[in-house]
Amino acid sequence: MASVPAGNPPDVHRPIEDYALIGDHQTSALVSRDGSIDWLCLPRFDSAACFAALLGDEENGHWRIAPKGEDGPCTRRAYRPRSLVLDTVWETATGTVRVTDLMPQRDRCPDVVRIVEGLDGEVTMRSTLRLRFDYGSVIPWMRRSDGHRVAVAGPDSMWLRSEPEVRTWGKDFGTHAEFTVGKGEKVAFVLTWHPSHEPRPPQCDPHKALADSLEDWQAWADRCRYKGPYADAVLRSLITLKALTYAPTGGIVAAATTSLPEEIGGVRNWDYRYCWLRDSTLTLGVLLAAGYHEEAKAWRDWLLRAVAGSPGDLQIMYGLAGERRIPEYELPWLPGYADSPPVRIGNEAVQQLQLDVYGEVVDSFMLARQAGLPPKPHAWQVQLRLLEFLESVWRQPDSGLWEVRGPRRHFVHSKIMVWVAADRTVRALEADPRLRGDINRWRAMRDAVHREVCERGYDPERGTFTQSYGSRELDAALLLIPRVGFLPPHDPRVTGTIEAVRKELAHDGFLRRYSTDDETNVDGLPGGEGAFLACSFWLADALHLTGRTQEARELFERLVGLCNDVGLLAEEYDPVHRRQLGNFPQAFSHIGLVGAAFTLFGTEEAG
Ligand SMILES: OC[C@H]1O[C@H](O[C@H]2O[C@H](CO)[C@@H](O)[C@H](O)[C@H]2O)[C@H](O)[C@@H](O)[C@@H]1O
Repeated sequence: MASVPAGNPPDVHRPIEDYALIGDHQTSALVSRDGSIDWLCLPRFDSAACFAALLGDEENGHWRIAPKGEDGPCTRRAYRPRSLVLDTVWETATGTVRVTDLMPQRDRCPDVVRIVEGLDGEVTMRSTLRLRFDYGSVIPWMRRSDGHRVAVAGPDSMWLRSEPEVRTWGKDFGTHAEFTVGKGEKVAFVLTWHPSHEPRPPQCDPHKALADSLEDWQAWADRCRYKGPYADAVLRSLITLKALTYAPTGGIVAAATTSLPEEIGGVRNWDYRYCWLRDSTLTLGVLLAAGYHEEAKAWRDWLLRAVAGSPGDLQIMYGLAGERRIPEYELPWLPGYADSPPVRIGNEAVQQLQLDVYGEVVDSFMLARQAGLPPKPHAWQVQLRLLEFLESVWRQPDSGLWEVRGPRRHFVHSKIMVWVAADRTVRALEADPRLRGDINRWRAMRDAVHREVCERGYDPERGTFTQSYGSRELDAALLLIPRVGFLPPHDPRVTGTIEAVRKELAHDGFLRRYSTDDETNVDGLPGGEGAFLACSFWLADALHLTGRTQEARELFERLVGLCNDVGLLAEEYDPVHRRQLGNFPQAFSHIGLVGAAFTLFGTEEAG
């Protein structure tokens, strides 16, 4: 099996699963088990990073607070219940200390708050801050102002503020501090970004910020409607999806990072800090299922703004505010996570034709209507324009949902999602006589697509749908056939496909999305990748829908077991080295977890 990573990965970076996420609904940071913030982009998710050690080393920017002399990981860590506030605890020879990390809800400027508290005995702590703007490449000038530290370089400025008794000093292009905390004593740091041409940012009260943040998150978590088994894992996934949402516009990023590799040492490293229509519509589905209508409405409105214009100009992804240009380029000065270059910014897939996206968007309009979101008068007009465009292009090959960089093909999943777009339009017209549209036209399109897929996308000899017309390759996305209603779950063509996909793409029970073997090279990329977590959740889903409930539950449990200690999942998993791979945390994986939980347990135990 060529595509599962082989050999020993170089052990130069902290494992991806060593990180926890904090964020302020506009950007986020990754905090390692040893107390170091190694990734932070400011002021937005897709801005340049000021801490990029994740993709290089400490000289590319990081901020570590930990007991002096302790180089290793903490003793334990956890999020405060139902929140995105992280506690990291060290038990040392002299005492126990906790560092609480958060990014408060943004007022004017983004802040990172770190509160150190002595829990027992006395512990001497060390803070080492290395600010490097523009993805780890620019060392700012540092100066003192009223006892605080100010960093400036080009458009960026940062203020480091702490209690007056904490002495900071500069050395080797870093800002250092050392202090001792006894039981019950607290020392707080606040790092604030602001545009360098603007006046100094307001000072945030770290202790109030902590209390407010806990209250906000817990109030949000209380609205969760899921009450079934694995409720903690489901809630953590929903919190993560909320944290990946850019509050000012409602856009949802696919992940918090760029270029975490899908194979250690490989080149499958992509920038996920943008809004994919596919990933976001699927997020909308699980948010609605869990009762989060406000977020779903914000995203639906974002979508309607983003897609405005000619339907032929619809993109498969946009920037956080709906920006259309996301040029892809590499950062040669960063060696990449565990020496996996290149580090890429932007994403060339923005220019691809991916037919499935139309189906996902139209399906999300239906979900929104069914959930009773206040209707947007022009949403139906947008839907009809999209359908008209799709009618003119659906017979063309495309790049598929996996965004292959090889030649376009007639991907079966793409055509199935074209069927979804036509089907949902027919169903809307049937259900609501106030909607205007040519129902016969969309019925004819729906039936034509169905016929063609069943004729050209199904291999009767092997009893399975195939990845593309006439191909022998399979694709885990075919598992979605019963979920979207293209065929009923017990149709032999569906059960045959599930079996075939499982046989060919399973590794250690988890699923690869397709084969990356050299002979086929469908995606046009060298090397392989790990098991794709969203697809593995789809397998649990498909097993359940076809009546194999026990197997579905066992697989779901194993998948939940892959979450790191704070409940987070990357895009992929390497079953050989038992580690997470790819961008982190990834919405797709968490959508898979929540979606499968609703499918497996929603009707019986969920509230
Ligand atoms: O495999 C090549 C492609 O990989 C990335 O796409 C993947 O991530 C997207 C965001 O989560 C997801 O929507 C897509 O289905 C995945 O295949 C990458 O972003 C692409 O540029 C790349 O061609």
